[in-house]
Amino acid sequence: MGGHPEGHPEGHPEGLPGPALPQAPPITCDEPGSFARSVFQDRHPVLIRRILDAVPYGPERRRDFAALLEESRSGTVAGLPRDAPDRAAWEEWGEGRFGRRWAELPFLWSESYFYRRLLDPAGYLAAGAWHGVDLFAPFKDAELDGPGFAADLAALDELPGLAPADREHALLAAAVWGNQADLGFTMVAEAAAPEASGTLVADESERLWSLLDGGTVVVVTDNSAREILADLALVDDLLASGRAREVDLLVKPRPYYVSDATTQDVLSCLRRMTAAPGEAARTGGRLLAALREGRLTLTAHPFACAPLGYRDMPYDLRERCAAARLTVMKGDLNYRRLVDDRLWPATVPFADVTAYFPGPVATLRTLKSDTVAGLAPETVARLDAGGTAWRTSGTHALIQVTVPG
Ligand SMILES: O=P(O)(O)OC[C@H]1O[C@](O)(CO)[C@@H](O)[C@@H]1O
Repeated sequence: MGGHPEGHPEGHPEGLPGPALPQAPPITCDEPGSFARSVFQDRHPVLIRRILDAVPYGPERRRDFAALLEESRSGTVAGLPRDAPDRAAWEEWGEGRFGRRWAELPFLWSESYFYRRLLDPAGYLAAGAWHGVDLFAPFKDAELDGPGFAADLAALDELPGLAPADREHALLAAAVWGNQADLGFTMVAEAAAPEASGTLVADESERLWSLLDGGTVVVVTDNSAREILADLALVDDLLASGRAREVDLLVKPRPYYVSDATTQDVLSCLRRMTAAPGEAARTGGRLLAALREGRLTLTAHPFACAPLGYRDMPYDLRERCAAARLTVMKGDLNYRRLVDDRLWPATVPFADVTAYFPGPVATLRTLKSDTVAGLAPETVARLDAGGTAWRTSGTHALIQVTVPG
């Protein structure tokens, strides 16, 4: 597994191809009033309270959740339990970071490690009664049972009546805006449930479609329930139309960032689809057939839950993305990983920041954190003048594409 010491403000890890990165500081939680700080100080207490309300963990586990919260808000970073199955990987990914203040570390690293650490009080990895019990399942289930998911299933009935270009447009828009359905994001009331669709601050969808000419497509998924439903509907159309010969769906190997999709979550969604009437059932049936025939595959790679950017992808993933016609990155966290979660000037060319990527890559993201690249100067000026939290509120989205030279 790749890893690197304290970021790489410029240049790239030795031996990797691609031009040097321009300078930009990594985002940390040290800045008072920053979004990153509010995630640890405001969102995480709400998240842990909700977990403890939803799951009947005993007193010792509840104390351990509280201790983790305290440590991560004001303490220094402790290591993993001696017998943790992923201890060796984290020792490499976290080299030089244990024992330091959480707030001074790169936000991407500290937030990812926080989600890893949550698995310990939950007993998810250790042998015992709670082994393998998804601590976020109550939230994911509530979304699957909610009116929004039912409406999305019913909306699939509109698709067969649309002309192919309109259907593609509708499916791509659903996959972009489906990323608003992020349960971690809705942990604070003011960020909850932004309107169904807002503004695209960058739209390279024509370039994206031009790349889809029948090869293998890798889809790096984000959230379960409503977002994965939209993603699966898009994947079905890519396979059915011949725009993709094969699709490899990368999912998380374990519960992560509240609602991130695991294999189990994909299967739950497919089950809901096939149990529904109309087009939802037909789409679900085609996807199940594609899984059985190997045209659709699921991959749960450990690097999916690594605290590092995609610049540090291990060799096997790098090869997979290099061989694909297109890699589609879903959501905010994948975007942060793609651009290394730095405070770029928003107008820095997206192609420069992502030139290291081993093959064509597209990103479909609603903006829910500070980092962003590749925006036109007039767009940034207009957004900044608007006085809204456009970078973090989830009301704006983008579709960006890089084809490395
Ligand atoms: O589900 P998404 O789109 O990856 O969003 C997750 C985002 O939510 C946050 O965890 C904040 O709550 C961000 O730090 C993170 O990038």
